[in-house]
Amino acid sequence: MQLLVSPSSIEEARSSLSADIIDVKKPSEGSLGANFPWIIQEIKKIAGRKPVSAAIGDNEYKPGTAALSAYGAAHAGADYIKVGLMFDGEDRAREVIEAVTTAVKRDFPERYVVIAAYADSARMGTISPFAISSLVADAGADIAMIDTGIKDGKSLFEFMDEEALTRFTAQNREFGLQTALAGSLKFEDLDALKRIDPEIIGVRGMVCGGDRAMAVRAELVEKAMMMLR
Ligand SMILES: O=C[C@H](O)COP(=O)(O)O
Repeated sequence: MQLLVSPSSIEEARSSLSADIIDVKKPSEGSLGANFPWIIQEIKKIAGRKPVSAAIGDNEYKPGTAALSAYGAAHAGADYIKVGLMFDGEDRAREVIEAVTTAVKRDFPERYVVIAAYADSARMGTISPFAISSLVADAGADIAMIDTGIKDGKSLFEFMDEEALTRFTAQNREFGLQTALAGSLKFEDLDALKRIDPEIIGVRGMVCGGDRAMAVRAELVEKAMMMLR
């Protein structure tokens, strides 16, 4: 299980370097808020051989806008391009997933396209995570992800229990996809996450000392890495 940590700045990225994947994000613009291309470029430089991920926003149903954002993130150097689906409807989700996957894979077939739905989809009226696996696989994207959409301190496990997350992970494997799980995860959740066994877990608040508005702390990233090994 790989640890993805989401810094919001170059300085925070330096504190995240012991993680497996450095995920560039702008938390002030949402759960999967997109940062500036030049920040992705700079973080890519300091990450060295570590893979860099870039969130491209909690997208509305706008396939062209999402595709251009995904294209921009890939050209800025992101190895993983992470796309949130903050709308409902499987046909519309299919269109956005195909658009972003094409935008990335035409020029960069080796890059990973990560499609995220939200654990708290019921309270937001957005697509259920269970509905995305087949769409992600059909489009040729790589990773199906769950995060929380509203960052009010409620964790992934308050919306989906271990059994549901295990089922989601198994469903993705059947489709040949990897799974990423995130959403106000805590150190105490790591044992359950190991049992669920997704390929990636994503954190920010946990390595900021519990408050995602604070800065990423290198010693907490190291602690998380130790606990996962
Ligand atoms: O991709 C992971 C997210 O940034 C998780 O953030 P969070 O742990 O603060 O919910």
